Amino acid sequence: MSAEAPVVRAVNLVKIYQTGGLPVHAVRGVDLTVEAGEFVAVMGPSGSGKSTLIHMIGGLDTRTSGEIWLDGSRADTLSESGWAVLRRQKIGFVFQFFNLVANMTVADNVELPALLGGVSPRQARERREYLLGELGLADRAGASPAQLSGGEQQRVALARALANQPRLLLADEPTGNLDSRNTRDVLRLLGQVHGQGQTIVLVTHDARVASMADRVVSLLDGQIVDDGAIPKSRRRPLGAAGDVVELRS
Ligand SMILES: Nc1ncnc2c1ncn2[C@@H]1O[C@H](COP(=O)(O)OP(=O)(O)OP(=O)(O)O)[C@@H](O)[C@H]1O
Repeated sequence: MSAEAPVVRAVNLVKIYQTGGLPVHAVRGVDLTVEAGEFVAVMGPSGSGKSTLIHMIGGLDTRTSGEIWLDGSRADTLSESGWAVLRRQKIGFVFQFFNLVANMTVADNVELPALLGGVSPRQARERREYLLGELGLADRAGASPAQLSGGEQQRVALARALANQPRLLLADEPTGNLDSRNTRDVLRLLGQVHGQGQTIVLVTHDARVASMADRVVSLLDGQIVDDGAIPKSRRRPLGAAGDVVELRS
């Protein structure tokens, strides 16, 4: 593993689902490289393969063919347990379904990945306090997930994904269920961690969220049809005050 290796390198990645009748070609030969510290937005119409792509990059779905390299090491050939270790060490996920542990408090849900990653209890608590504070959830730390709204659960899931300061954050529509104020909190936090060097790959339908990224990758029918850097002058600051109004327009 070298310091210069990209955080993500997908080579000719293919996913074909075999569900009973006809095969579904969800991802058709994607080549994607994400350098350390980059913030990449993945866009495209519904069914274009965005979720399948990031699930494969995170080892949550198997590839049909192609290669996945994470941080300079081949990952697609790992066993399930190998992927589990890699994820715990290097990857934070935010899904459309939040998968919070129902019988644990919000605080424990957020601290768990950091503790599993070997962080001291004090550091895990400080990180949790920072993340929940930034997301407007400081007063919900003692609640259980069932006592939270969908939007609150979504923000807890983001805090949990960032608890371990993962090398790579993979996020599938992290602002999808949120109102404008909570969207702004999420984007501000993403801006902060991106500023600290966090690598982010984020699926979004919202062009304004995507315009905050360094680069937008557009998928259509399982293929990359556009992959372009956003010039710094056209990039919107993450979580800027104007987003509240504009995200609703
Ligand atoms: N588990 C599965 N079994 C069979 N087909 C699947 C499965 N998951 C996804 N697909 C199909 O693969 C294609 C790509 O789906 P995917 O969820 O990756 O698209 P997406 O771009 O993320 O869509 P959306 O924006 O609606 O979330 C679609 O045709 C979808 O129906």
